[in-house]
Amino acid sequence: MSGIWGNNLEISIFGESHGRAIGVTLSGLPAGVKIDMDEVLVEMARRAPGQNELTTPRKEKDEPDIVSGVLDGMTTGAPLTALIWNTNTRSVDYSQMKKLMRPGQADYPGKVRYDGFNDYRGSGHFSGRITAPLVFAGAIAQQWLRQKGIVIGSHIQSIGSVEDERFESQGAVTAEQVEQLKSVQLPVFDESKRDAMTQVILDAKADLDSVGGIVETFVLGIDAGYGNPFFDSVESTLAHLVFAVPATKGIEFGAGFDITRMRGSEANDSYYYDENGQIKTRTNNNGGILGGITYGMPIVFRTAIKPPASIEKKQETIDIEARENADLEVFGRHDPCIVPRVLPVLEAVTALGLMDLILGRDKA
Ligand SMILES: Cc1cc2nc3c(=O)[nH]c(=O)nc-3n(C[C@H](O)[C@H](O)[C@H](O)COP(=O)(O)O)c2cc1C
Ligand SMILES: C=C(O[C@@H]1CC(C(=O)O)=C[C@@H](OP(=O)(O)O)[C@H]1O)C(=O)O
Repeated sequence: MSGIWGNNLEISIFGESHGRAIGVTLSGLPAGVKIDMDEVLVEMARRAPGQNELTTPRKEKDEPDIVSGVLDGMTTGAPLTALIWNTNTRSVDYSQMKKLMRPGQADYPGKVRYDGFNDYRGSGHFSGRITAPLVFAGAIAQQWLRQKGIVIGSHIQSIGSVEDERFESQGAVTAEQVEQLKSVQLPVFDESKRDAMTQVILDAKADLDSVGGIVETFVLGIDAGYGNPFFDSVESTLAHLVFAVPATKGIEFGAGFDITRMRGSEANDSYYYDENGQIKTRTNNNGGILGGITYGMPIVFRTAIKPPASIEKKQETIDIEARENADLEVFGRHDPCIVPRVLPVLEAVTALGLMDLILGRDKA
């Protein structure tokens, strides 16, 4: 498995959902970064399981235990390692998963890839739980970025067919609005959509089913000139990390696939000087990135998140031990929708990707 990523900031994640602990080691963090643990814990709580009826009932505190790299609240410059203990595993839920392959889950390909030795309990290293260490690491990266005036936010673009307004239609979104969005479980620009989104999740759950959606992530305050083309363009870097997040099925930047229906005259983002002499563009169809490099407008992208695979509704599958067809109902503690818990994960990987690019700017 490849649990290591990064050119300038190296992130190494480890652990399994039902093992003793999961965690992360960050190497290449500059020394002297002040860590606000209260803020870290807020980010962890946004992602944590066991929040309410919209999430898996598995309850975990998700308090990172920092075992190296921090002294008196400041990074020392040595590798920073944090452990997150698994305290509420129920592996019996997975006893049939050794032979009954869940459709839509990693069971079958994981078994083939790791010659049957993969830890299938709680989906092992494939579990969405492995995003907890990413959120910890991303919270530190976000604190570093904020000192440079860079703020990352997100909202739910859609759940099922219920749509929020787009970032693009909001005018200037402020850092205060981002804080407000981070403070609620279903952050939307059009508050009237929250109840309908909640209902879509509850209806799917009542039907023993699950539902997906789209998250829109944006980066405010990023200057022009970041990104290391050819292969470490901003889009390649963010897409690489976003696709590492379990359940991601697509990503589009700016106007995304809709740009194909525009003519050049509409798609091009016209430049102008604002009243402070800053270079801006009238539209942001390119999502803040041209040639793989930022141009000083917000980075904007949307991520498609699939419905979780583990549902109680009866499905067809195979019994790989008996080598025969079988039916499957997945009982256990699962998210009826991943979207509400994935927002902080997408913000975290965005922060890690940008920090890596910014640290590497002068080297590349
Ligand atoms: C925060 C989070 C929570 C998740 N919760 C569940 C869950 O409860 N049940 C489930 O079947 N999949 C869940 N997933 C998705 C699976 O982990 C994922 O679908 C699986 O590992 C296969 O990966 P893939 O969908 O990217 O191909 C979750 C993912 C994330 C990021
Ligand atoms: C524990 C978390 O979410 C888990 C993600 C997950 C999956 O298949 O991805 C399946 C469930 O695992 P379990 O059956 O062990 O309860 C979720 O609860 C977490 O995100 O921290």
